[in-house]
Amino acid sequence: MNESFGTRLRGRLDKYGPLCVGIDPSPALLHAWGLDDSPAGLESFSRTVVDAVSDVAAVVKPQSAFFERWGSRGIAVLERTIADLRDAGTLVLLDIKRGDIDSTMAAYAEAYLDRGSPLAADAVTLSPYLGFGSLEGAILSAVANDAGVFVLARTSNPEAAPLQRPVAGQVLAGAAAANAGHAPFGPVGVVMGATLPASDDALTALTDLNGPILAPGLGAQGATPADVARVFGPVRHAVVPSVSRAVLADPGRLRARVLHYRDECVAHLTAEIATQS
Ligand SMILES: O=C(O)c1cc(=O)[nH]c(=O)n1[C@@H]1O[C@H](COP(=O)(O)O)[C@@H](O)[C@H]1O
Repeated sequence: MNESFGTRLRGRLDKYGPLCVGIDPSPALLHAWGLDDSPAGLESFSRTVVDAVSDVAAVVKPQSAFFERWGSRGIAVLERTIADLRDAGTLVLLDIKRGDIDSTMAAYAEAYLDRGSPLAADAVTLSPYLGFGSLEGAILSAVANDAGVFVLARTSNPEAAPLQRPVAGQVLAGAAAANAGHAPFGPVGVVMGATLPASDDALTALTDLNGPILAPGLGAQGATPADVARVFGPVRHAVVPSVSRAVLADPGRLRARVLHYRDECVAHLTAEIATQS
C-alpha cells in the first residue's frame, strides 16, 4: 500500500524542515532574472527553482496562474515542472484555488489529483466558496490517490477578512471532520495566512484540525518566521510556512534565501515548541 499524503508530508517536514517554496514566474520576476516572458522563460525559471530548492524545501508550490497565461504552451511547461519536481522527490502542491459544484469538481479532481493525469500533484489548493460539502468528491479523490487538498480558510491578503471571518469556522469544522481518524495528518489541510493577527478567532479551532496548515505571507506580504511561531501557537508543529517572491527575487541568491527562511522557521518553530512542553 502507498503512503498517504499526510504520512509523506510529515516525513518531509521532519527531514527537511517546514518550508514551502513557491514557483511564481510572474512577468516582473522573469524580467528581474533576465528571462523572456515566454514559455522558454517560464521553463528556464522553473528548472532553476527545482534544481535549487528540491532538497531544502519540504514542499514546492507552482502557482498555476503564471503558467496558464501562456495557454497550452504554458501548461506544457507546468506539466514538465511537476514531472521534474516528482523526479527530484519533493512534494508538489499545485496552487489552483479551484472550487465548483460537485460534477465540475470531479473533473478538476481528475485533472489534478488522479495519479495518471499529466498535471497530477501531491496536493492542490481549493476554494470552499460553493460550500465545504461541494469539495467532498475532490477529498475522496485525494484519499484514493494518496494526495491531499488545502482549503482556503483565512487567506493572507488584507481584503479577505470581512468575507472569510464569518465562515472560517465552517471551513475548519469541515476539514476537521474529514481528517478524523487519520494519522499523522488527514488529507485536508487549510490555508491560514502568516499575516493574521494572533487574536484571530479562527486560530483557536486549529487544535482540532488534525491536518497541515499552509501559511503564506512570509516576506513580501510582511510576515516573519517569528510571526509564524507567534500566530500558530500550539499547532506550530503542523504549520508549513510558504514563501515565493522574497526568495525568488534573485536567482543567484535563491538557495541561500531559501536556506535562510528554512533555518529561521526551524529555529522559531522548534524553539517555541520546546519551551511550551
Ligand atoms: O494558496 C496560496 O498559496 C496563497 C494563499 C494566501 O492566502 N495568500 C497567498 O499569497 N497565496 C499564494 O502565495 C503566493 C504569494 O506568495 P509571496 O510572493 O511569498 O507573497 C501566490 O502564489 C499566492 O497565490
